[in-house]
Amino acid sequence: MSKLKIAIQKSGRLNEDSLRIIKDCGISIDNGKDQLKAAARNFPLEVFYLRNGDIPQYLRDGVVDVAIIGENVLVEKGEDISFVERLGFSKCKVSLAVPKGQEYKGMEFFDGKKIATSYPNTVKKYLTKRGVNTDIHLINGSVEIAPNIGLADGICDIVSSGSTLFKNNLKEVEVLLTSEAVLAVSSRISDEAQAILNKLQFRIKSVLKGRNSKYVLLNAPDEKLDEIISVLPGMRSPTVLPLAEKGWSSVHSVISKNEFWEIIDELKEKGAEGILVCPIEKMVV
Ligand SMILES: Nc1ncnc2c1ncn2[C@@H]1O[C@H](COP(=O)(O)OP(=O)(O)OP(=O)(O)O)[C@@H](O)[C@H]1O
Ligand SMILES: O=P(O)(O)OC[C@H]1O[C@H](OP(=O)(O)OP(=O)(O)O)[C@H](O)[C@@H]1O
Ligand SMILES: [Mg+2]
Repeated sequence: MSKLKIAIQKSGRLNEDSLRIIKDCGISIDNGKDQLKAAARNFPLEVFYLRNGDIPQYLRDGVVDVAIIGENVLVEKGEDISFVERLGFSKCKVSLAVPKGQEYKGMEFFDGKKIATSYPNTVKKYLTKRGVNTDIHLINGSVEIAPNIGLADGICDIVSSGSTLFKNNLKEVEVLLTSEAVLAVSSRISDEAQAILNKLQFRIKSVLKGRNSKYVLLNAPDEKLDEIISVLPGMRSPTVLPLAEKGWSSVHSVISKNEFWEIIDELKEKGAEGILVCPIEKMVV
């Protein structure tokens, strides 16, 4: 029987969340520390543990069918590779930064200047498109230190909380792109592997929808029910069940994480009591 070959980062920021999403899809894999390849026990999936930066080429060559990888790496090294799902973790930006004390009025600042980065293609494409010529200095790590040691005038690197920029006395001046982990697919994927991917994707979608929603249970006096129900979305509509105590009902609904606190505040205002909020493991719609 054929298997879907998936690449995930061997170690680093994407590794844990990638393994978790596979596990949350109900797929068990042996995660031996130094293994480079592992098979799933209950799904036709083979996991390859690889370096992030190598993954685009493996996808291109069809050595793996799919991969969990940062969108930023695809922009840098795999513009020809498409992805089918945004996975909601490892959210970050790729940005240009300069020393805090520098006056920055616009991109022309970088004309004729030196930029240190691990993302040469991304920087070059962004600045050339805007008519700015720069000297790119490629370094693979600790990029933020470059201006302080006189290696470059500015840097381009990943920014998330901004604390690395802050610690190195730099300020973000241009956001080149925003990124998160995605499920990328090889253009050489076989029909059999594609059929398995469809099943995996269906599971991933259910997991992601579950992660983005909360199950809410509350008690409401019957005379307030209509008002309370009007603020609750629910998958189709809220469930209403009578409580043992006369004149009261229990209302169950699903709320998106984004609007969660606003809806909870409104529910309390409208007379809801005993509000319980539970995580949703999977949401199949
Ligand atoms: N500070 C951060 N916050 C959020 N996401 C990040 C952050 N730093 C990196 N990422 C995301 O995680 C991915 C992996 O980063 P990480 O630093 O673990 O690996 P790497 O050094 O780029 O790759 P390799 O696997 O080749 O060592 C990045 O490509 C980016 O998408
Ligand atoms: O805005 P922040 O939250 O500070 O995150 C940004 C930092 O995170 C990443 O480095 P990482 O910790 O992965 O180290 P690395 O350079 O060794 O990959 C990235 O290269 C930045 O330096
Ligand atoms: Mg890193």
